Amino acid sequence: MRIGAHYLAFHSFAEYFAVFVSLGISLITYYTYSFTKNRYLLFIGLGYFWIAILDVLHTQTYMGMNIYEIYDSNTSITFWVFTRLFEASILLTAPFMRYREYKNFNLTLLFFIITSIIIVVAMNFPPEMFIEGEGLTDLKIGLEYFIIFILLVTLYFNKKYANEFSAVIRKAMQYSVILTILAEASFALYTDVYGVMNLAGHIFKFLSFWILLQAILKTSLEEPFALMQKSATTYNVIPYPVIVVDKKGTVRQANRVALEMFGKEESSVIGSRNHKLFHPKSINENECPICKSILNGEVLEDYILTDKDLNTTAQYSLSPIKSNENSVSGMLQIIVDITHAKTLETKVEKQKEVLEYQTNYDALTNLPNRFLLEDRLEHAIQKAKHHDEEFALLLIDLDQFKQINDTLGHKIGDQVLKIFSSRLQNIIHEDDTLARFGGDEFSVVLENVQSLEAVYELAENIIQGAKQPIFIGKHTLYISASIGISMYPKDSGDIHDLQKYSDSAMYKAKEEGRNNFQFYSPEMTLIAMSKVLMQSDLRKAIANEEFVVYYQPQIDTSNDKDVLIGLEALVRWEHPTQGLIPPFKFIPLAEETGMIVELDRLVMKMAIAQVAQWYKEGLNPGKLSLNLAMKQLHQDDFIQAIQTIIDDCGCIDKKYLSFEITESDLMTNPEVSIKKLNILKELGIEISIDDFGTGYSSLSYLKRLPVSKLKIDQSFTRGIPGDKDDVVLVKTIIALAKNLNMKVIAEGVETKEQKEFMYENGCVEIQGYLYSKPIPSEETKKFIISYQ
Ligand SMILES: Nc1nc2c(ncn2[C@@H]2O[C@H](COP(=O)(O)O[C@H]3[C@@H](O)[C@H](n4cnc5c(=O)[nH]c(N)nc54)O[C@@H]3COP(=O)(O)O)[C@@H](O)[C@H]2O)c(=O)[nH]1
Repeated sequence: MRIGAHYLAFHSFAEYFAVFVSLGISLITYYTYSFTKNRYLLFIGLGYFWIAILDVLHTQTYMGMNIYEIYDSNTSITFWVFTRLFEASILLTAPFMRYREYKNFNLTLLFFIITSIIIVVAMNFPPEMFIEGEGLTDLKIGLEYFIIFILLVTLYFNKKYANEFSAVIRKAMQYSVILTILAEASFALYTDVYGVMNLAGHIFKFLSFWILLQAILKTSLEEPFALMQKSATTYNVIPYPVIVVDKKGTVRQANRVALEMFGKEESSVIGSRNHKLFHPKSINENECPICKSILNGEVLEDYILTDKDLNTTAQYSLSPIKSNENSVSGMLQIIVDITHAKTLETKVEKQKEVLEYQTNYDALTNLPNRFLLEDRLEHAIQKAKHHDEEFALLLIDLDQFKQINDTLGHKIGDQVLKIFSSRLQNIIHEDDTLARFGGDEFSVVLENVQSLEAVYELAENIIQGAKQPIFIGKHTLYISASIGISMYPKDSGDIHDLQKYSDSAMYKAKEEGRNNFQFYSPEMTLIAMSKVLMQSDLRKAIANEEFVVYYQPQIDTSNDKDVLIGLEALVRWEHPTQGLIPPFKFIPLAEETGMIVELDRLVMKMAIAQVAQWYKEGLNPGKLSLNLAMKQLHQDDFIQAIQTIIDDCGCIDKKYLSFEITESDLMTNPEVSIKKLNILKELGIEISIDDFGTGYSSLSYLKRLPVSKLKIDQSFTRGIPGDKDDVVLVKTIIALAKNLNMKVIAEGVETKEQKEFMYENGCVEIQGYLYSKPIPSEETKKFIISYQ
């Protein structure tokens, strides 16, 4: 069989078909590499690109098929043989390149060089491959067999590494190589260009290329597309919304659930901005954590986003989609709609709150109940321990409340409890705890108790509050309360004991005839009662001026003869029933209640009047020392009040007045004291520090205070001369006074030894029983006369 006249047409078709297939192989492998990542196919693809070029050159140098003048059968055959040799080499080395990290550029360069060498050799030095009339040369036949040999080796390696390739590639490559061997064998054996062997050779070559193209199309395009289609379906059946965005935040994909969740059409979503579509308007894109994650290509885990407009809450997880190891091409967002779970959580939270409230609060009065009270008591104990404070626990029980319930019904009873509880709320302070114990029992925790009177006052207020008539509809009801009080830490440091004790005190109050309060410890009831009684007595006493002033002389011992230099005014209360009450029993109470201001003004008035009188009589009592309470000094009208007293009692020079202020009082707020005392000093009144050594004076303040005398506290004098510590202390105070340029006076001097010690150490001013106790004015007058 001969193809004769149509050979050129057939040859052109066969060769150009091979060229197109080769180009197809190279283009497909190159452009699908980004997702196939198949370096084996990429290698073959690159090789077939250059094979296509060489095959074009082979065709173009074939006589009768050439476009240019250059044609020569040896050139054309040389192109052919070397192209096939190149092709066989590519097929042989391809299995070894499957994992090799070769550089595309280097490979392209290598193939370019090989191609160029083939071109140079074929065009310029074509070896003799065909002799007109004789046929193929031995060289040509030898090279063809060599190519067959390479292809046989290729078959071996393809088989050896068969497991490394997909079934399609594996089979296609083997078939393709076998067909190429057959093609080469045909081209080695043919003698006549138009003969059947040449025809068969081209058909085998055609088939070998075609099979290779098929395999590449299947693995590089069909399979990935099928996979993509499959994953697209899978992606749509994912029960969570999934949205893919590119790195600029434009939506590229959104699955069915995502579209349903946001109520959007796919056409309106794809290509639009993710932030605009899916995030609340209130969030600025620059501050949106999801958008930041997209922009930075960073993982974002379990970010909760609540959209108030849509009433939805969703949990977002974002992970980068990488096109290769280093560059992020977009982000995959998996969204879990947790709106329902959130609503449930909120409901459970609310129910928990309600339950918690019901556990801790009384439903009728909304007051803390027994449980919460115990908790508050626990806190009160911790706080009191920490700050070294006291607190009181009051248990309040309404008297004969049962009768109201029995006669008027529980509804009225409930209203009475509510009214009483709001009265209690008005009576107690914000910081105190009021609780309903159940039934008609209430409890109050009064924290940081400063004085027993404060507890007394609160209990008394509650008793009075309970007694006020209650108006409910047409009923006017009268109730009363019995209160039991226990004190922390005096009675106990344990909550349950404190509760037990306030309970038993409350029963005692019931036994005592109801409508009263009792402390758990009976003495405390007595102390509290007597203090409160004294408080009201003291108020009356100040109003009735039931006080006398005693005077205690102050002596200067610096000369041979002792000289009277002053008198300290010391008040006594002439109680109508209890007789003369000493100041230590009522001065602290007067200070606590603020009555000291009025009391001291009264003493000042009486003492200044008396001393002025003595001066008028020509006597010289020296300076009058008045005790000045801090509260007095801080009264706005204090200076004016002194002036008025002085003016009222006639003339007494202010230089005859001295104020004694205790060290501890002065150091409480020295800055304010300095200002006020300076005014007194400017008036010519002397200031001395009383009870010096018992407070904690700051030396810097001592220097700044306008004080001219220190009074050594009698507690130090008492230890003189026996107690070494007192000796050191007294000496130090005297030295300090000298260094500060102040006078010094010792009080509480009872013995000659004490007086001598003081004298020897430089303290010449003395006050004490050694000379005189505080004495009434008549006796004082005699004392003054005896010292004139
Ligand atoms: N704010 C006011 N305080 C006043 C007033 N009157 C008195 N007081 C203060 O009351 C405290 C007790 O005073 P009193 O019972 O009068 O005792 C004074 C002296 O009797 C006592 N003293 C003096 N010498 C001796 C002694 O040798 N032995 C001894 N056992 N006691 C002695 O010292 C008290 C004087 O103290 P002081 O004032 O510190 O100089 C007392 O703190 C008074 O200050 C008043 O009108 N207003």
